[in-house]
Amino acid sequence: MVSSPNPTTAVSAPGKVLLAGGYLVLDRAYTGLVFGLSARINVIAQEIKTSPGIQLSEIVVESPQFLEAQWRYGYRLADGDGGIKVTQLQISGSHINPNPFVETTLSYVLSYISRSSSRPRRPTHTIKPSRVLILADNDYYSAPVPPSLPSSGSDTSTTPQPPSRFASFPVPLTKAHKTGLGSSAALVTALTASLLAHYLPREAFDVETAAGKTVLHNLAQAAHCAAQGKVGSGFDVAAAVWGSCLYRRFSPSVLGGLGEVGSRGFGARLEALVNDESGKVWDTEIRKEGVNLPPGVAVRMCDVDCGSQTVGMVKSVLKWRADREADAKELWDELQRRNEALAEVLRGGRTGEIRAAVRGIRELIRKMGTESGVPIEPESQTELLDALEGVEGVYGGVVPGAGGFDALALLVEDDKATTDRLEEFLARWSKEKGGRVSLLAVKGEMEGVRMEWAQDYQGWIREP
Ligand SMILES: Nc1ncnc2c1ncn2[C@@H]1O[C@H](COP(=O)(O)OP(=O)(O)OP(=O)(O)O)[C@@H](O)[C@H]1O
Ligand SMILES: C[C@@](O)(CCOP(=O)(O)O)CC(=O)O
Repeated sequence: MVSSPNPTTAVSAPGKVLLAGGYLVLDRAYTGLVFGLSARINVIAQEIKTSPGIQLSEIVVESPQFLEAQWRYGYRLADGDGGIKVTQLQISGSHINPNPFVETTLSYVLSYISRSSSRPRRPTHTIKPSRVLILADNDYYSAPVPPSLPSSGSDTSTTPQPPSRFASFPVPLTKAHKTGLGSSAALVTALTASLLAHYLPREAFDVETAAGKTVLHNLAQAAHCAAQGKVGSGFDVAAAVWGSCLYRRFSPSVLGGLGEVGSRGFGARLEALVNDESGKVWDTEIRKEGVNLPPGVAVRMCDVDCGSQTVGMVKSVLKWRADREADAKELWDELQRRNEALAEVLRGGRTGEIRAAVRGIRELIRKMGTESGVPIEPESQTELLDALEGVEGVYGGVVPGAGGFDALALLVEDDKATTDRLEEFLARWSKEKGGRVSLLAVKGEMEGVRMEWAQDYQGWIREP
């Protein structure tokens, strides 16, 4: 029986920013300079105690910061070693409100657990029920509108409260405004780790070890790709597991033969893929030592709330690359050299060279954008990034990841005076240009997934 050797397990995984290597990192010939972020998704898994003789097959997942954010799932072993099929259950009186990232992750992780925990290895289905709580650090979503200030001094009922560690957003998750920090990858990774730690004994899974992180990465990457319905570069899941790193993607063919949950033999295929005992299936390369920041320098993020996002950017850039193979190769190769040079400057603590290195990268990103007809660094962002270089303490900044209108990543001096100057500058800029550009509290950090103390979430978790 898959009982819960660890009745309450708490895990957190960081968000991401791809500082350099957008588009290039989709191809294994190139790498991405990835930073993990201090904004984390926290997941706490707890056993549900049932009365003797009663057997429940139910997992309840909650995201109490949002409205209508409870999902209940039943689960059963599919015929022919098809893995664990998960079905969302209706909550009385409300409509079914799907969460594909949670649902797919549950079926992948439970399928893996049901095999790992049976000796001799054969699929079983005796996984005990559990309750899962998801708590996202505030920077993943644009701030909720603050409560209005009291009109007279006597009424204290509307006095603004100090910000909560986990803010409440008065909307369902589908209406929340994401800031692009990779919530789905951090969620899938933290959910996978918390369930593995909850159901498996420490000898079988320990997230603090290199082997544990590799298993977690392989399983979370497979689940995230299935939930997304596409195979991206996977840098976001890698950042959630390992934190800041130089990332070379896995070959997309790694996931090619897995098939769908429910298909005959899925359980055995998933287990073999995740455990990768030969070490030859996954060709992901992670270089933690490849990324560092000079002392006193921070990666900061700006949320540019202009409400527009260009769809199909990746498709258009890749089409241009396929059509203009030779030109694109020259550009990709030179950009890779400049991206590596920036990593080297940061690693070597050469703060005086950051600005030139960043400018060199931006020049080629703009070229990529102009030639492919995709607004990777749109003019409005060029104007803002150039102006930001005039703020004391700012070394430079880029449009991270796929680029576009909605975010900036900056390299800045890590002190309060620089933060104050930046906030003041961005407030003025927003007023003059219309729109809202804000500095997020989040910073780049090195550490990836980690176990947390359940007591730190007191007030949020229920007594078992
Ligand atoms: N707090 C949460 N609770 C439950 N599910 C969440 C939570 N945050 C994100 N998700 C899941 O992740 C999905 C958002 O994933 P999506 O890939 O669209 O955003 P993202 O990963 O934040 O984006 P980006 O890659 O641009 O940073 C949600 O629809 C939901 O399924
Ligand atoms: C364009 C791409 O290289 C980066 C996308 O990054 P982001 O989601 O914009 O942070 C796509 C990918 O790596 O999957």
